[in-house]
Amino acid sequence: MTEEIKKGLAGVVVDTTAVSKVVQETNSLTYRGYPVQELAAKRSFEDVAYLIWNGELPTEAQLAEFQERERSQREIDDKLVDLILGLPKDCHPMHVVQTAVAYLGAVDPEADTEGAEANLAKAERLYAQLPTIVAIDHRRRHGLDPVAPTKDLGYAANFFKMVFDEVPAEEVVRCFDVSMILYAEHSFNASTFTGRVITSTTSDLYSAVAGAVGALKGPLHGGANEAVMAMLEEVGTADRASAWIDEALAKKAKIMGFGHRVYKNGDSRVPTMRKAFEDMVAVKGANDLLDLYNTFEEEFVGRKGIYPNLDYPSGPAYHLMGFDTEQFTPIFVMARITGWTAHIFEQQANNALIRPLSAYDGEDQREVPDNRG
Ligand SMILES: CC(=O)SCCNC(=O)CCNC(=O)[C@H](O)C(C)(C)COP(=O)(O)OP(=O)(O)OC[C@H]1O[C@@H](n2cnc3c(N)ncnc32)[C@H](O)[C@@H]1OP(=O)(O)O
Ligand SMILES: O=C([O-])CC(=O)C(=O)O
Repeated sequence: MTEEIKKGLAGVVVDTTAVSKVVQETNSLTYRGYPVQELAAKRSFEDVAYLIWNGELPTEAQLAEFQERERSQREIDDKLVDLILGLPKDCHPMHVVQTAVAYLGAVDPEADTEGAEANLAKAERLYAQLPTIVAIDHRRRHGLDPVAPTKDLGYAANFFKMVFDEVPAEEVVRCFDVSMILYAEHSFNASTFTGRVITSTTSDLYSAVAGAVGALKGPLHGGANEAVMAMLEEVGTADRASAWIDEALAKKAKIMGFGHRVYKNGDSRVPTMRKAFEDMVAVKGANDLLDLYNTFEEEFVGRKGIYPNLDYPSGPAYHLMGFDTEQFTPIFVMARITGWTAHIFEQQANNALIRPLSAYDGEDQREVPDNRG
């Protein structure tokens, strides 16, 4: 029998979802029906998190209640702080995040409790606590003590405060918030699908999220925002971009931050994130980096006709915000926890075990020899 192999599940429609719609033909993206660019222009990440989980934008009162729940759950327990502080200083921050998520599952007596309400509570707690985890990890890598969360600051401002012990200018906080909105959700991407596969076995939400973190770490997926910055730093200056690209392409290297499985004519989120990056350039006076960014893009698109994805502008934007390069993908986790868990809820509500088939191309059946020889 010859089966048609759909390598990488490319083009395969696996299930339905009401969380977001990625339209290949028009390069557009909506969350629960709202265009992501409009959400980025008019709303905060907190509004968008609420929308992704509840299907509708919050009223003032609903938002206030939601924010209060997030603010009151930011603290993590001392044992988790000690666990993070005890990890090797040079381990990847995504391993720290994954370890912390697994820990939170281990200590939650409700980890295996089923039901929409119990699972939404777990998701909201992860959303509230991931920034604290990422910030403590940043500070320990710099030999600094943790900064406790501040209840009277919004989500984004509090994160900056916990990382840098100060809140930057409003424009910087806003650029960060925009990036969180754009990173929040993207249909059946590899990490979300990983979360859905794990959920399909009726495993718990923490296990699904820990698996999704692992999938996001890879440079072909979320790890690309980190890889973009490393690449731009290696290229160094705009005048070196052309030769660098030629050399990389001659080695058949993938150029980080370009290309996408779904969008073939440009990622719907890039114009908005590019604008946020330009705003950061204006704040920091980093025109050399903008010059390199533009030249590199022009040279690469000119050669290959492959366009930037969201990780191309977000990497250098996070750099200008002052974050360590290795911290970029954990920041992606802080946003994507909303989308992942919304998909986990959908999978739980209408489950079928995800278990595809394979076409065997190994040895024909043979007899086990009597001796080792
Ligand atoms: C938030 C996100 O996760 S967005 C994605 C972030 N990832 C990256 O930026 C990593 C770099 N990009 C890539 O590796 C790819 O574009 C992917 C993995 C994102 C998408 O890959 P696919 O849909 O499988 O596309 P595929 O790999 O089949 O590419 C088609 C062709 O374009 C080429 N191509 C695609 N992206 C790139 C790239 N970034 N650099 C060089 N060539 C590329 C491939 O080599 C392939 O060429 P070929 O037909 O001559 O073999
Ligand atoms: O959709 C994808 O394959 C990757 C992506 O852009 C995302 O997860 O945001």
